[in-house]
Amino acid sequence: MDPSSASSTIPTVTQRDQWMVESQVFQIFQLFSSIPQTAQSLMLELQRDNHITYLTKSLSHLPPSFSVLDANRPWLCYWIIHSIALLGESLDYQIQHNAIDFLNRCQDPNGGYAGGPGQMPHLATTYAAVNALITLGGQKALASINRDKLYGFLRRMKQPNGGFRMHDEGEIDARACYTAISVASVLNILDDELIKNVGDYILSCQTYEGGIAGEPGAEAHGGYTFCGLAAMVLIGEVNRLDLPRLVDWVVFRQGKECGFQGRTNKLVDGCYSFWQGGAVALLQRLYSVVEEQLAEASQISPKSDVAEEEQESLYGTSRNATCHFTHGGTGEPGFSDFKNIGYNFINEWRARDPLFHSIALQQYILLCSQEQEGGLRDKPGKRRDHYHTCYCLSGLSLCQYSWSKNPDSPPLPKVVLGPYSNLLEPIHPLYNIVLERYREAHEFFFVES
Ligand SMILES: CC(C)=CCC/C(C)=C/CC/C(C)=C/COP(=O)(O)OP(=O)(O)O
Ligand SMILES: [Zn+2]
Repeated sequence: MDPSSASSTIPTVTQRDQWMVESQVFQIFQLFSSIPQTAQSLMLELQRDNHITYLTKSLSHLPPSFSVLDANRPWLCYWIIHSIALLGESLDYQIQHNAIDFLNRCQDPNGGYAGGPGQMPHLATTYAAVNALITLGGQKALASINRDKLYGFLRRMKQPNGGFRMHDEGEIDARACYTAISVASVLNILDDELIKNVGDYILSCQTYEGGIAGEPGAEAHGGYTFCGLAAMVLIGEVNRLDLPRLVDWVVFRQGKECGFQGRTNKLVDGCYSFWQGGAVALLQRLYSVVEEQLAEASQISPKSDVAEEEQESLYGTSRNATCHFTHGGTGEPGFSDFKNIGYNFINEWRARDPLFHSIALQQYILLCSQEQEGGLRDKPGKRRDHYHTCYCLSGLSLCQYSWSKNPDSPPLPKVVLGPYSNLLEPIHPLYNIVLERYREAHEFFFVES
């Protein structure tokens, strides 16, 4: 699926499709369990060098302007540059220079980034370009982002119902809310005007299943669930969602193939290692709010040992619907500083045990999604691509750090499947940016400017 074009099709998965995928995956697992341990270690090895070769080759040959991928080039930049950063590799100076220059040519004179030079600015490619530039890092890349104009573009996309349009006259959905709020948050241009009624819009997308849909009345989907949940965290209104129901929906999307599916009755796919895995990673850190909601529902006092005040400052409180941290509900200015939510979220790491099977997911990614020659894919039988490489690696990183209580302490070897050399760089789960690059950008946009 392509995140820049977003209509949800009616599920067409048959029992036969499901059996085919299951049997392919189980054959791989069976082969794996029948071979000696040394051969198993080889099968579980992350083919780091081959992934780097696949990715760097593609970056130096971005599709020319007539290509069908024309409107996707900032995405390609992000998927590739982020994957390389996850793998702990740095880019050649000339390639970095070319990428900054290309993204700058995609920047619209009135703000935002388009899919290619001279095209119409779009929220999805704006998110991709901003994340790519932050990942490239350094003064030249960060200073190339025209934040004043970008703010104007975000305001132009803002809708009275609280949502955002993807582009002028474009669709309004949960993806647009996330991409707008994510870039505003990371660039320190988030304000009450942008936040206004976003929470109401996203709340109206949470479905009876518990997951979040692209728009009100549609089907819950992993991609939109990540977007809706992350946006709600970033605006300080996550407590307004029905979190226990959300946890319930997302954890049941991890199937017997060990990977995640995007929605009920659909096939497992490596990219949901991030979209669903990311949502579970966020929920893991929000668990005290989940417990609070559960306790409220059953009138039992919460089990959480986290100080109540600390919780309120980050996530609001679920005890009243228009709590002091809820923007848009009361119209009162928030007491808490929503601008620092992204930063505090990562620093106040108090992880519970993961809410999903992180070793099983690593097994799916390494054995079923990984191509030995480099690149990662949706599932066995599919071809590698940059989108799946990016989101499989992002999901793998989330798994590896899912047991860590502290973002700066390396994971124990037993939670990293395969050799310890498989370890990737940690990411900021709200933005999907490598943590170290996020920190540099935070310093640049919050401290220095
Ligand atoms: C930041 C950003 C732009 C996020 C995008 C989020 C995202 C992945 C949304 C999903 C969109 C969608 C309609 C998928 C269904 O595809 P499908 O029917 O091909 O796949 P499925 O069978 O797995 O549901
Ligand atoms: Zn996919």
